[in-house]
Amino acid sequence: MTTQPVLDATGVAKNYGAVAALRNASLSVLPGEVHALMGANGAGKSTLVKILTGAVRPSAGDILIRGKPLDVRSPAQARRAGLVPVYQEPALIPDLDIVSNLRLTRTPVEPFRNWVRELGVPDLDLDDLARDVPLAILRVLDLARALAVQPDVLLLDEMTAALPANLAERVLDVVRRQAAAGRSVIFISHRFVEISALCDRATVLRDGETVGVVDIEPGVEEKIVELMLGARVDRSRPVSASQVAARQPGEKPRLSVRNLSIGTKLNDVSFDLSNGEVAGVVALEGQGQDELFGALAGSIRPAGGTIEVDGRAVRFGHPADAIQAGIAYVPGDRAEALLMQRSVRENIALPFSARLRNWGPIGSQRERGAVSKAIERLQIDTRAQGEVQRLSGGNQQKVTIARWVAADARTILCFDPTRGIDVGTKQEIYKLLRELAGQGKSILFYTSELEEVRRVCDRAIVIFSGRVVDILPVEIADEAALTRASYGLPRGAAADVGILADAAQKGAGAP
Ligand SMILES: Nc1ncnc2c1ncn2[C@@H]1O[C@H](COP(=O)(O)OP(=O)(O)OP(=O)(O)O)[C@@H](O)[C@H]1O
Repeated sequence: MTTQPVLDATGVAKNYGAVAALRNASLSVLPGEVHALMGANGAGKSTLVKILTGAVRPSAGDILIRGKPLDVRSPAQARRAGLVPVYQEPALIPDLDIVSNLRLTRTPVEPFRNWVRELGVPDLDLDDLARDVPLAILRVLDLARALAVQPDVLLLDEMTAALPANLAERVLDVVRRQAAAGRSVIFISHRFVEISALCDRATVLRDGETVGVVDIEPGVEEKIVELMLGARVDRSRPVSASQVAARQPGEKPRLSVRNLSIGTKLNDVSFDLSNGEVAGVVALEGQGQDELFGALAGSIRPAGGTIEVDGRAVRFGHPADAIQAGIAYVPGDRAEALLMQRSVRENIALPFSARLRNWGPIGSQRERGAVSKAIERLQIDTRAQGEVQRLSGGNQQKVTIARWVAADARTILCFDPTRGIDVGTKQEIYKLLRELAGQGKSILFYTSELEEVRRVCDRAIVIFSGRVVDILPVEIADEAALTRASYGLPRGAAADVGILADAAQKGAGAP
């Protein structure tokens, strides 16, 4: 006897004017299954999730829930049918406190609180405004809110993308337990390690169409990449990090940070960043990395310490000061970085306009050329380029990176730049960062995906509890070493205590 799918969608299509976000998508999910939904940026994954959960009306298609047709007209209706999403962007209303946000969606408070604790956030204050909560924690709150109503099918759209290793692990554990209890989870992620550790099957979308359904077993990754990228296969050549060219005698570091302190968040942080270097910053959630990047980008004023650029002390009172010193910032939260109602081109050209005020006009032909080159280089899907808010999440992320590539900044601060980027484009971004370093630019690169350190960086600066606890050369910066260091353990220490050993092993990619 075959088991009846809990959800069975066929022939789903969605047009936005001339843009076909989905053309012919199907998805069938069994009870107790963790089912991956995969596809390159812009393939239509988020659109399908929004249709299944009543946020977007499809142009065509049939949806069966436990064998019965359902015309999903609203989020409330989807919820009654047992389908509950966590969307790619935080869903809490920023100007409301958390408890009011819960009331709005009639979420039971106690189960929510229990899930928040379970997910690794022990000290949440429900009276905090959502806007004051860091992005990673907001994602956890969105998940807790969904779990609190006990969904039959939980739809997670890049739930782990903004999460550091410790929180991501908790999410994976919770998903496993949902499945063990007979509930189903649809799991969107660009991280193969998670897919192979968690999922039973994967449905692959390409250009709005389901192009395959595969069982997750060893070696299936290649097949999935082929299905995802189709003719676009730019075989994922690993990019190996090269060492920084030796500093010329007398050459000052591009950026020199000494004894930087910010309240209780950052303490006595010192490091140099050379010309032509990519330095990785590795940290678990909330260890001071946000504050470090904020200070270097001119949005947070440090309480103590110094920052030097090319040997000259600087004090940034405003992000424009950092930009003027040649420091560009790619924030992890793209909503913060982008003018959502403006076009792709305007968003990429933004730093040029900022320069206009300071240094006089810039030839618009040069500007147009630089913008076009950045669009091409980052393979930005420009079908909906009139307004950035209509791009898929991954393509929005690419716009933030393209902006600083086009502006030709000498130092780039990247905060989790590959969040939500598909495997093919990730390779392109790694190559690009190495090329920029080859041209003498310096890059500070925070990543929540530890394997990226080996692919891109020359060194890893590990921060724990607001302090730099280790600086590892790339040769020894494997995932286990980075995980150990980011828990504050000394180099070479045997990670033999319960969760740490476990975390280190999982960080190394073991299931
Ligand atoms: N409101 C809209 N108006 C116009 N086009 C849209 C709109 N929303 C989505 N699209 C387009 O639909 C396509 C699919 O987008 P979708 O967000 O579903 O992709 P995705 O697979 O989730 O991508 P990613 O991995 O980048 O999140 C994209 O080309 C996008 O530009």
